[in-house]
Amino acid sequence: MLSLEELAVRLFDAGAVRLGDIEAKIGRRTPIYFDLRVVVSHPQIMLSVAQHLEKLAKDINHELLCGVPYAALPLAAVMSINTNTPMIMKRKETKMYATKRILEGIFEKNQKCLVVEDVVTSGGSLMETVSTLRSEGLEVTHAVVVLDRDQGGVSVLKQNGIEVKSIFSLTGLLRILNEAGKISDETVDIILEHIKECQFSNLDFMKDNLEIMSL
Ligand SMILES: O=c1ccn([C@@H]2O[C@H](COP(=O)(O)O)[C@@H](O)[C@H]2O)c(=O)[nH]1
Repeated sequence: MLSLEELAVRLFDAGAVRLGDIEAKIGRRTPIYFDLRVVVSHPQIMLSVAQHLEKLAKDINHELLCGVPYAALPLAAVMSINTNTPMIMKRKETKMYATKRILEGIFEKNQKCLVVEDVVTSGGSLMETVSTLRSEGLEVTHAVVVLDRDQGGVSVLKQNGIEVKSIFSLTGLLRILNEAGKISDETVDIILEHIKECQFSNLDFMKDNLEIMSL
């Protein structure tokens, strides 16, 4: 398994860290965007990311894994194979024919499901998946993620009964990349300023999409 420092640099070199004035979700702009979808083209990096997530998952009691679609699906699949833990998949939309399912795979009510996610900003995407899993009768109390962007999403998720463990925090990742000479001091300052100004404290902006917010 790569060290955290090696992994950060390998992700940067693979193009997973984009810098500039980038349009993010729902029209927001950001000076840094993480595209962890690129790891599917780099099997060794994907394996190492999955191994770090497995390390975080070790002390969490769970019987199933579920990746937030789509970016976390391959990561959850690698974790599932490595740890021999069954996986379920959430569809973006309910299938309209045959099984009419929102969750694919075999599960039973009250099973403990660990959620896998690539990036947490507001926590909205992760919460949407948690909401579906809970509405199908699964117990969801934890998530493992590659990157916490330090924008408040982890606290919002905690308020909704989800403990998040992450491989990287944005601040920690910036420090590693700065020390490795990949990101300048000036860019680090711009990003940290943006993160301070763009914080989330609740999921009110997406409540209409969430069927179940309670435990
Ligand atoms: O740098 C980023 C930021 C976000 N994403 C994608 O968005 C969601 C996380 O945002 P929330 O506001 O927490 O819903 C996540 O599913 C990422 O896939 C990203 O890829 N890169």
